Amino acid sequence: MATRNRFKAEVPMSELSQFSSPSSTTGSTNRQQNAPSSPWSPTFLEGILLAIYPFTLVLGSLFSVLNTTTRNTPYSGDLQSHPPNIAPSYFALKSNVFNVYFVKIGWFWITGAFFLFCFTHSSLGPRFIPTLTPRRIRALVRYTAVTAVWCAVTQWFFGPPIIDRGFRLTGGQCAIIYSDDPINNYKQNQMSDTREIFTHAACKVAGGSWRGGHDISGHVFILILGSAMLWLEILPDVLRNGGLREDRRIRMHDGAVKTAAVETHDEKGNVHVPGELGLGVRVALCIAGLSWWMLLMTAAYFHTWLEKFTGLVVAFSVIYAVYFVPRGLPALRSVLGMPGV
Ligand SMILES: CCCCCCCCCCCCCCCC(=O)SCCNC(=O)CCNC(=O)[C@H](O)C(C)(C)COP(=O)(O)O
Ligand SMILES: Nc1ncnc2c1ncn2[C@@H]1O[C@H](COP(=O)(O)O)[C@@H](OP(=O)(O)O)[C@H]1O
Repeated sequence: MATRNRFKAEVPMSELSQFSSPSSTTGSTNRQQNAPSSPWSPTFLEGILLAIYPFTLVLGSLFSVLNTTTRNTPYSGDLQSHPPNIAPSYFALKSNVFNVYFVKIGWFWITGAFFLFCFTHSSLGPRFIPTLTPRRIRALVRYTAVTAVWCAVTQWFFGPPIIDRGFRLTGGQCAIIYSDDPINNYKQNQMSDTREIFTHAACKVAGGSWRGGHDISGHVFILILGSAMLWLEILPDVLRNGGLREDRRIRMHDGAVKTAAVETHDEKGNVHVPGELGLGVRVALCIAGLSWWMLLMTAAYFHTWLEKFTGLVVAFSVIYAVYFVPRGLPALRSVLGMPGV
């Protein structure tokens, strides 16, 4: 096992085609057919990988309509969930353990998995030694770019995060929910002028409800963004499939469009194919798998179709900007690089 972990195979370019076709074993002819001709398009295999996300949202949303128990359980727009006392499933509770300890601190787990992979997988540098190789630096730059957008969308964007700004811009505001207790109501009025509350978090603290606007699903956004980043970082380094490596198209400085093979093979024409999984990849696969499950649960029990759809669109836009746009823009590629290159 230890031998396998240290092994790094070199496969000549001429032999690579047998590993490379996503849908057949007949080598380079089919590989060319499945490869996109434009640097702006994902490969066939990347397309399939990314299609899992909208498919999951549709699956979960259909479940909520077709499952009799879920369909017949009242849904509260104010809570953005089914009332907890009549929740149709454990996973329909906001207090479920995976929500509280996984999604609510989701970027912590994604970050941990990313760093573990980055510093323990031999394709990026010496294992368990924190030296900064060019591949590690480019991976960290991509992580920083994605993290900056995650932060702007969900945490802080020169004030309220983009999700909360979007909610206010579409007519939403914080509405105080009054109870039967007049003293409590008086205190709530004293505590806050709700028109001055611009974030969802502050609204909850003031005992209010975020009402009226379009609330992009933060859960859908973070679960897709984090797990897609892990997939796109890790798979090109551990799978030999050309659909994730050599079949990717890139535009060169002279405008010519070539396959990523021009950057993945060395001066002898060999491609270094990693021969290990390792702890980092295993942990990342667990995090990405759990993210998929929680995405399905969010789709089944929370939010409207439109709010889930906009969460998907925002997450996909970030993924496209960081992982696909550099293929067509050499200057950006020299900063962000490409996974597996
Ligand atoms: C040589 C060996 C090296 C080994 C390297 C291992 C290194 C591990 C390092 C681990 C460091 C982790 C540092 C993480 C820093 C963080 O990101 S902490 C942030 C945690 N916070 C979150 O994740 C918040 C996530 N939540 C949200 O974005 C939103 O709450 C929401 C879920 C999108 C929606 O919120 P609602 O309130 O439900 O609307
Ligand atoms: N899979 C899931 N499990 C539990 N709660 C979820 C969930 N998906 C969304 N929610 C809850 O639904 C609300 C809206 O989520 P979001 O906008 O982040 O997608 C949040 O409630 P709270 O903010 O009251 O915790 C969130 O915790």
